[in-house]
Amino acid sequence: MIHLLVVDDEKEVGTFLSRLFSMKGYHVQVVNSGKEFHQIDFNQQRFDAAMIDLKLPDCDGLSLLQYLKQKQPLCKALIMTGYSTVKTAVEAMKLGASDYMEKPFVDIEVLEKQLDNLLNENDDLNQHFIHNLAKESGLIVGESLLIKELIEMAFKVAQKSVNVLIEGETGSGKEVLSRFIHSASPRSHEPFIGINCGAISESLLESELFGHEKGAFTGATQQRKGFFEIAGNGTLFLDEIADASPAIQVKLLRVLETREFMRVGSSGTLRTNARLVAASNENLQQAVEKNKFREDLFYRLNVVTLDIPALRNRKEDIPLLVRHLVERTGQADISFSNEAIEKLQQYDWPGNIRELSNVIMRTLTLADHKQEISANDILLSTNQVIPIKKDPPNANQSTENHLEEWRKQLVADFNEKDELMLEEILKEIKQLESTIGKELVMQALQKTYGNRNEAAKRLQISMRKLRYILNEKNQT
Ligand SMILES: Nc1ncnc2c1ncn2[C@@H]1O[C@H](COP(=O)(O)OP(=O)(O)OP(=O)(O)O)[C@@H](O)[C@H]1O
Repeated sequence: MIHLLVVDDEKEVGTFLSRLFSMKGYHVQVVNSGKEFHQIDFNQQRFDAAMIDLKLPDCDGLSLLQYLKQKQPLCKALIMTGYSTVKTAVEAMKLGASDYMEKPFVDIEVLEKQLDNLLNENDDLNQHFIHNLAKESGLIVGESLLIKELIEMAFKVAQKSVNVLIEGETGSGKEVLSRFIHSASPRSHEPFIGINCGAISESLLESELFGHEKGAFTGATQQRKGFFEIAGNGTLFLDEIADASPAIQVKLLRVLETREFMRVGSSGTLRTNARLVAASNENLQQAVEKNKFREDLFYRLNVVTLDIPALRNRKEDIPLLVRHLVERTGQADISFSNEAIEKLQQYDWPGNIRELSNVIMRTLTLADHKQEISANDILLSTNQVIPIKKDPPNANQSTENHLEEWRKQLVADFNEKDELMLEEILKEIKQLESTIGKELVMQALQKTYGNRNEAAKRLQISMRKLRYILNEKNQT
């Protein structure tokens, strides 16, 4: 028989839950205060599940939860909370609660199902399911306890409609985690839309987020839907939220408070049901203290905060990540020697998994189909040239800069020198061809995660030509 403990100071709630679950054949014990809770002899009485209200007159539900989990770790705890205490309920999940439910109970069937699911859940099976789902979203869970707990927490909050704030250093996996939250949520069949708030101007960001009417500004030749509209019932991922301007922050706050927004140039309001996941490299709490970020918006966004650990704090995950990153390039038959892995584990990874991914790609590219990568093949010392930030815009920019510098030099030579040294200019042109060629190949490899076939296809050149360009690189 299932033994259920209900802790709630509202007598009617206790009576209702007692009736509901007794009818299902459970043995239900109800207590109405912390004092009554502590009168239970937990050494004698075993509970399979407990439903605990967070707010009790004589104590805090969290402390009861901690006590119960310490005495009976296998007992599944379900937190009961009002809307205003959802954030604390999420904290409770970090302390061992399996789930939470909001009061007043709207749908009794959902409530019954939630408890049934908890009682029937097999922890091993569940973990297996979560890890597989994560892998499908491109997220390797790894061995470290820190990350395992984080992913399980992310999975649980994915089921709710609360806003999530993801914090972590650059390249630590904030975007992949947000995609996982979307895939694990009941919204997984709806769109996932991501936008980087730091990458575009304020006016463009406003129009991207909220859309615009025809004629709203110069160049607005057509009406356009914004991301809040396109996301519909799906997930909107706001990356680098700390970089959103004060004006955009006000507009976001309004949407979060009212769920309403207006297209630029329109006075009609539209409603959104999208779930917001925001991410930041910067500690948002500190940004609030520096008056760089609105406090009210911060509280709206961080109902749940997920902190992704830096790669240097989870080095035990490097072997699994390396395997995943190698497979991602389509070269699963290549392995890394133990010494090579050790070398990777000794490094501090300021650019986190993105930097690791770049190093792996670079190593595989230069090792040219070697079956086993040795420590010597890994070029960490050149990491200054490995772009840590998202590369495509930077890479394009670097090609443009190159061309521009070269053009300036050539014009200066034409104007300053009396005699034109054609031989030298032709040599420089050859040099430029090779530099730009290499840069474009490296960009294509970056975009295709090092997959040479795919890169050659995108550049519309043969594999032989691609190898030729890369081999030239080896010689320089
Ligand atoms: N747990 C993981 N498993 C596998 N790959 C990962 C994991 N975390 C991150 N990556 C890979 O690392 C790279 C960077 O990840 P992502 O873009 O999610 O980082 P980010 O924290 O959002 O970066 P930024 O701060 O620059 O926005 C991507 O190629 C991603 O696929």
